[in-house]
Amino acid sequence: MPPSPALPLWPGVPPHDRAPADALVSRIGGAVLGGPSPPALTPWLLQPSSQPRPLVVVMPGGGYVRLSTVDEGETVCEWLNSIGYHAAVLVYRVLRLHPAPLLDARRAIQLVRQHAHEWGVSGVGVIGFSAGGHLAGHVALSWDAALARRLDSQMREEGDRPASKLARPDAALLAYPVVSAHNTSVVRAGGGSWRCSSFACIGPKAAGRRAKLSGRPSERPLRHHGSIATLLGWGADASPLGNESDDDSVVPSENSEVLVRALRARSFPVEYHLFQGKHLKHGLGMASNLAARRDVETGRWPKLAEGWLRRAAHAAARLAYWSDTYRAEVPSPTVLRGVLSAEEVAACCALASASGRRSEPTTAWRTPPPVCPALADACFDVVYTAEHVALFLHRDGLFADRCKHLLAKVVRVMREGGRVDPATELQVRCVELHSYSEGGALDAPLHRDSGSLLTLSVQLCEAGRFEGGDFVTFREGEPERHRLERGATAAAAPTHLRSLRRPPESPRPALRAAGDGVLLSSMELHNVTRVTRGTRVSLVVELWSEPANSHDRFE
Ligand SMILES: O=C(O)CCC(=O)C(=O)O
Ligand SMILES: [Fe+2]
Repeated sequence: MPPSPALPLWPGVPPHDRAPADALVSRIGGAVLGGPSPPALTPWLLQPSSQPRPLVVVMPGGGYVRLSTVDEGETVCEWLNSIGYHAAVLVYRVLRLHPAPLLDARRAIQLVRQHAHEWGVSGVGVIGFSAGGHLAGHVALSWDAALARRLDSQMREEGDRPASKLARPDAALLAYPVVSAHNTSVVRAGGGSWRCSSFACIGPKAAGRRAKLSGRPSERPLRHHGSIATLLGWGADASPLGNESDDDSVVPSENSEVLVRALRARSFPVEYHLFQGKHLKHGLGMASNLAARRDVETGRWPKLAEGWLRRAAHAAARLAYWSDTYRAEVPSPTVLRGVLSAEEVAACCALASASGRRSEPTTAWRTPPPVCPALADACFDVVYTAEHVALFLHRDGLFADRCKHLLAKVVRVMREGGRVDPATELQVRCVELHSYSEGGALDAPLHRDSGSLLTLSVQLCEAGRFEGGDFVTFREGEPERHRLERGATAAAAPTHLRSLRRPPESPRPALRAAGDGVLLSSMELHNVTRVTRGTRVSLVVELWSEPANSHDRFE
């Protein structure tokens, strides 16, 4: 689609619009390039379709003195449209001191999120080239920079709607990015015998992860906290870029390598490709010039990027609902062994029996359907189907009252497993006991625990009490069964995390009691497969950022 009219980013004068001193401008060559254009976003939207799609904000390069808006802007949008994504070119401020461009990038993402419904946008990615790669990395890794937050909150007070939107992208693709602002060669004019081009893709779980700034940014030189490398915790004097004085290179691929090493060291999901070929040069863009196209190796990058974007978009869709208040790494669904001891399992079951509840018409159904004879003895508040019922143990503070220590332990385990930032307040939304008799299942393709942040499902059944009834999550659309070993003994099962996705290290001994759990982001789609024999009982705990709940799950 041809582009829509450009949207100005700011209602009036942009914040932090300070230009560098003339001496610096002439040194970096800006004087001959004229003043910067006002910051704006030009959307390239696909025809509205029934399915919302991700939008990728394109950040052209140009050494922060100019913008390569055709080769690293419009052409990229055309390509993104051709592979099924909305796109938008960002004109960010150049010849302006940090953090002006960063604020522009944040604002662009907020504007996209503000128009998400109208434009049919499901998530926001960024792709940046060279200096634009620096900016894309910066906005992905420093989204909660104190300054930006302060500006957002000021603007929110003034009733500015975009400022209330999340400013971090869901994923970032950096093409031959500048990583260190220490590197003075980044502002030198290019040319020479450039032979490499590098690409780093930061996955949706990394984008937005809180970057660690060491020391107060205000006390540091501008170029220091303008470095992505610094955001990842390097000190000013320990710039990891080695050979920066190579006259032939504009942005050495070492920039990407350094970034990728740092991201990997911190377990960020990241993919990296380094291309080498005789037609490669800095500013490759879509590799659409003839010489580059003849270079088979180079021409592969858009295909690789397409595959990565598809994977990132899928993962981002699952995270799209995550609240800004949850500042933690979202865990993959993870099996926690022996969350509850045999005694604790028994305590939960005893509390459930003592509660003696039966479904009340105010819950899921006005008139609850009949319950199958196999569940005749079960206590419940909700009847989902004749073979699946649930009891609210959190109701009226029952569980918090009677099982105080147990609840505190479960919350601690969930926070640790979910790597929740200690400053983030989370409360218990529900503690539910679910019973599934033969034929019972949670079979709802779009089921997720909307509104909650972390969900834990602990198995309360002893070995051999049932078959089927696996807890299932989905990876790239494929169901993944979490085979909880039916009953780890309390003694044999250390409370350590073990991701299901790793192959089992060794066969486990025969186990007797119960208490293994699956911890997941509540926005992760999940189901329970049909129980084929016996009764499955689980304890489901959800944490959210609202006050602790002592009512129904459905109010
Ligand atoms: O029974 C379970 O393990 C899961 C139940 C569940 O996902 C829910 O009630 O939202
Ligand atoms: Fe659920």
